[in-house]
Amino acid sequence: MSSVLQLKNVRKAFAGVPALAGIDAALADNSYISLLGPSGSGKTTLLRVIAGFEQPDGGEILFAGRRIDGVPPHERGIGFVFQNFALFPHLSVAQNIAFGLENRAIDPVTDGRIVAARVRDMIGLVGLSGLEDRAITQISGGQKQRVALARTLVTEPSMVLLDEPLGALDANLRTRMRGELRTIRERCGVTFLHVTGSETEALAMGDTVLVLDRGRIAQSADAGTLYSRPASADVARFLNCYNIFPGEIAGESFVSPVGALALGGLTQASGKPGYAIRYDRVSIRPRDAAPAGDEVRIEGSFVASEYSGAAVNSFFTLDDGRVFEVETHLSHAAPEAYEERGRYALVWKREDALVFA
Ligand SMILES: Nc1ncnc2c1ncn2[C@@H]1O[C@H](COP(=O)(O)OP(=O)(O)OP(=O)(O)O)[C@@H](O)[C@H]1O
Repeated sequence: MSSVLQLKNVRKAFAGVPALAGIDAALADNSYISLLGPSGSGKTTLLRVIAGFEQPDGGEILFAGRRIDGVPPHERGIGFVFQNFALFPHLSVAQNIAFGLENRAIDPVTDGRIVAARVRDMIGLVGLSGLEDRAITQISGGQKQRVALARTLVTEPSMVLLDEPLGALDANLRTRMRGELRTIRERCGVTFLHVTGSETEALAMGDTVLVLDRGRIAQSADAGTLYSRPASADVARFLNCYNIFPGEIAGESFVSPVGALALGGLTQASGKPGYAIRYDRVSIRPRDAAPAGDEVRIEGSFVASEYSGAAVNSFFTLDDGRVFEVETHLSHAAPEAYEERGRYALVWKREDALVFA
């Protein structure tokens, strides 16, 4: 697959503090890419550098094979959708969308009939038919999001940057708009680079997920690979579905604050030792149940359970005070009631753990 955007060792510091510490990435043409990272990891800075609102200190940015660092934002052919939508409140839905086309830097469209036809098509594409003449103040948050997207897409960019595009919407609408955004993107064949701090959003939406950590790409992978094979303990932590232990490998065990955990699965080099076990790989058993030979067992005190749809998440405190989480899918087992502060065995297969060295 060819790439629409290439970043080569892109760097940016603010007052000597690096926000982007050498970014290398190639973004595939016609794809949905999520950019995930904790607060302060450099997501917005990277988007602003790609858009041209911020100049990098070094490195190269190639868009459709052409160097664009130094090219003004409006001449890059890259669209930007802001979290707060940035719509014109005094213009109607159709006028907001037309604005983008009539005022684009390259090849603005001045023929009213062509503008009207393109706006009509775009309104259909984003599902706003019937609302053309509404004022921006008279539409919902989700509809504003669609207008913002349509206003960008009508200019026919080869790529659209979206900074937390669902951040201003409530939880239900957020989930619904995920599917909408993917469908709209597929229909127009443009690459979307979507910044989010939500691991569920990043995994649900991206064909590829780029994980940013302290100004560096920590991993670039499809959602399935990222979920089952995070490249480091830090990436596993951002995914919010792994229990992580610090410590180090000694012989056949990983020595952690809760004891020696027998090794048996994959050990990956990552530069920083860690031991990770996914929430849904752990079984909760009575304290006196003996583990099988290929299992790892620790003990914890039950704190609480939380239902989330078809799964139950149970929380335990371990002997060093850390919280340990277990996810049980209700399709696998009937929900069990655990005794508050009761001691339980928490057991998993050795080979299910990811060990980082
Ligand atoms: N204009 C600026 N001046 C000084 N420091 C900045 C500026 N913009 C960003 N930074 C710093 O650069 C780092 C990366 O910031 P950035 O906004 O890119 O992170 P982010 O991943 O988008 O975070 P969030 O999810 O909280 O929006 C942070 O340490 C931030 O404080």
